[in-house]
Amino acid sequence: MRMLLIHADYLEYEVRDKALKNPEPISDEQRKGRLDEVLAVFISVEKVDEANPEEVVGKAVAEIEDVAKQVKAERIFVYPFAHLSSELAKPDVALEVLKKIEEKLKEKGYEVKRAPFGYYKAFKLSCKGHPLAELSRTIVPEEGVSK
Ligand SMILES: NCC(=O)N[C@H]1[C@@H](O)[C@H](n2cnc3c(N)ncnc32)O[C@@H]1CO
Repeated sequence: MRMLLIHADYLEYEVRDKALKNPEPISDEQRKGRLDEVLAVFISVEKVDEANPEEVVGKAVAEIEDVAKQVKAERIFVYPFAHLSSELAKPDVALEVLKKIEEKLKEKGYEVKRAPFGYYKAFKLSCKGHPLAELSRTIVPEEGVSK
């Protein structure tokens, strides 16, 4: 899994066209979204993650929470983003991983939004520009590490 984490004044998106034949079903309300004072997490779920999705969910949540605490962010935007890797996981696995990350972050008390999966989306992002405002993380399940 590849993550790009941006501490931002805001992130807002608007759904445009389908990017998959069967994108995630969404309500009219989900066609637009915005969070202010947010840690935006752009995530590419990778093929290697299919070996142990539960493990990568746990590791991703730990990494996201670590950064959120460092930048003092209480809101998190989970954003599916298929452009951080050339070895993408299958959509059904990726969606489940992203939903679990959202769920676990909510359980930890964060205000969380997740952008819809399987669509092209217009988005606006205002990066804060401080030294920890732009970070990336790579996560693999143990089995994914070359021996
Ligand atoms: N910017 C627009 C976009 O990325 N759209 C992507 C994601 O929303 C989602 N998607 C599909 N596979 C994955 C994956 N492995 N990881 C994350 N998202 C995925 O499906 C769209 C087409 O790839």
